[in-house]
Amino acid sequence: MTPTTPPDVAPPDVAPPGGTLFTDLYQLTMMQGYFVSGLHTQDATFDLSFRRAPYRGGYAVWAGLEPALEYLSGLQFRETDLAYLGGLGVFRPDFLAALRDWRFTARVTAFPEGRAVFPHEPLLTVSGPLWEAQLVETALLNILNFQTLIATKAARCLRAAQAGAPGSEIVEFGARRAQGPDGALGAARAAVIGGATGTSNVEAAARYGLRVTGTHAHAWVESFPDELSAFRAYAALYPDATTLLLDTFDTLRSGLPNALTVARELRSAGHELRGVRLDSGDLAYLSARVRETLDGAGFPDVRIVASNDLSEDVIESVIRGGGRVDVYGIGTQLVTGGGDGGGALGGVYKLVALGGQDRMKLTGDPAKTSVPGRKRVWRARDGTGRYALDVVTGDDEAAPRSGERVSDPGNPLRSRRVPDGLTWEDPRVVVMDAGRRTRPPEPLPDLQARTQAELRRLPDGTRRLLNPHAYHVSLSAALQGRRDALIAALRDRHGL
Ligand SMILES: Nc1ncnc2c1ncn2[C@@H]1O[C@H](COP(=O)(O)OP(=O)(O)OP(=O)(O)O)[C@@H](O)[C@H]1O
Ligand SMILES: O=P(O)(O)OC[C@H]1O[C@H](OP(=O)(O)OP(=O)(O)O)[C@H](O)[C@@H]1O
Ligand SMILES: O=C(O)c1cccnc1
Repeated sequence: MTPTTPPDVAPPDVAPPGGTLFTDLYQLTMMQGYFVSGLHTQDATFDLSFRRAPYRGGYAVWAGLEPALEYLSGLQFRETDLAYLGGLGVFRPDFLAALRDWRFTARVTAFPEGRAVFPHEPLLTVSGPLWEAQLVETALLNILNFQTLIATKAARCLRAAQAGAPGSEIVEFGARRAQGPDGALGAARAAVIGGATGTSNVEAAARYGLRVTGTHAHAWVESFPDELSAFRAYAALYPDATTLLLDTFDTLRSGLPNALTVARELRSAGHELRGVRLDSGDLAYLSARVRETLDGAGFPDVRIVASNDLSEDVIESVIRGGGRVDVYGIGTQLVTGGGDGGGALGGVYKLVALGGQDRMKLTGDPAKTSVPGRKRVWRARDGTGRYALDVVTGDDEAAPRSGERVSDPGNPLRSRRVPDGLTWEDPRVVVMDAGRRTRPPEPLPDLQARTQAELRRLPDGTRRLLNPHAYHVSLSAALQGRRDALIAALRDRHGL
């Protein structure tokens, strides 16, 4: 085989990920087409939504808005970007010249980060010149799909953990297993929004102001002549912050007795062992035995950390099996959004209005038929403060009235009446106007607190991990009417 040599050209000076080139080629070829045909400045509206909650769950935790706004702010084509695009031989000089002055000037309306969101509702809406709103599809979906997937996973793991003991915590340990450095950073941020109380990823913690946390690895123990000297050396260095990993040789026969020796030595020197970590075997059985032994020896405050391929399902099983874990360190499954119904969130970004007229995509699959028009979301709480249903309406409609008929967006044949006694809010806010942010970034602890408050407002059945009750998102009668009319008109026009 002839070895291929790389072409003798310097790699293009592309902007760091997240600039105008972080898009699919077809966005740019369409932009050029809009420009050539004079459509580019038409007022367009695109809605971002998903059709199924991740992990076969009943809800998602909306995350990634702040990085999405950071991406949109100041977005522009640099000279090097234009030179690269020019070199592709696809783009006309007048289009490239127009890109030089291109700026993102649209309006963005969205749910605040940390709110509970559901299938079929517009989570984020971009309204502005068609070519602007088109370009940003790829990056917006990339950021919001991923962070929402991970924040939801964290919320599910925390729910499983706290079903055992309300004070239990989850922490994010996944940098080594994430989809690249960028995936690790975004996942750490999203995990904290979803409920993780810390991350082992130092760069993520420094960037986002997260609590950084950790124990030690097997390598530490293996680097000493024996386990007890390794434990003693760590405790001597970090007398008030030591968590000892018990399973390098044998959790119950070696790790635990050695940790107890060190705990006693620390106490006699005026310190307390902070914790122990279990990283293999049956975590239910081992954590119960370790708790019993620590309590019996007078160390009820030493915390038990568990790790090893954890997920919400394993956590549930550990608790069902009588486990006594205080902190769950979760890696792979959390940062990759792993598990049944995970892997990726299938959020989509659809054109719903152009030049003041409704637009939609027709398809044979009713679940994939988009909902046209500029919209509003109305969210109702019942008398107990729990969320009862969301209704998507036209953007000029008032809150639904009790008794009004609303329909299922995935199946218009199914409809229901709005119950009595609900209070309504319009949860979305304008987060960007004329391409400028309307408010400062929200601190991550606030987003984490918002998520927990949101989850408390979900009906119990919706929050359930397995086979949850589907939360009702409906379309108002007026919006359904507009959709039906447009479907009829499109069928007529296309002879369908
Ligand atoms: N009580 C439990 N219920 C359900 N799953 C558990 C429980 N305890 C541990 N697990 C899971 O079972 C698996 C343990 O696997 P296994 O015993 O093969 O590995 P291990 O003993 O940890 O060895 P190693 O990680 O070193 O390969 C892990 O995925 C862990 O999360
Ligand atoms: O949720 P997880 O993906 O398991 O991430 C956390 C794991 O990462 C570390 O060990 P590592 O997996 O690198 O090695 P080990 O399996 O030999 O402990 C740690 O000891 C945990 O077990
Ligand atoms: O600090 C830890 O215990 C840790 C960090 C990353 C991965 N596994 C464990």
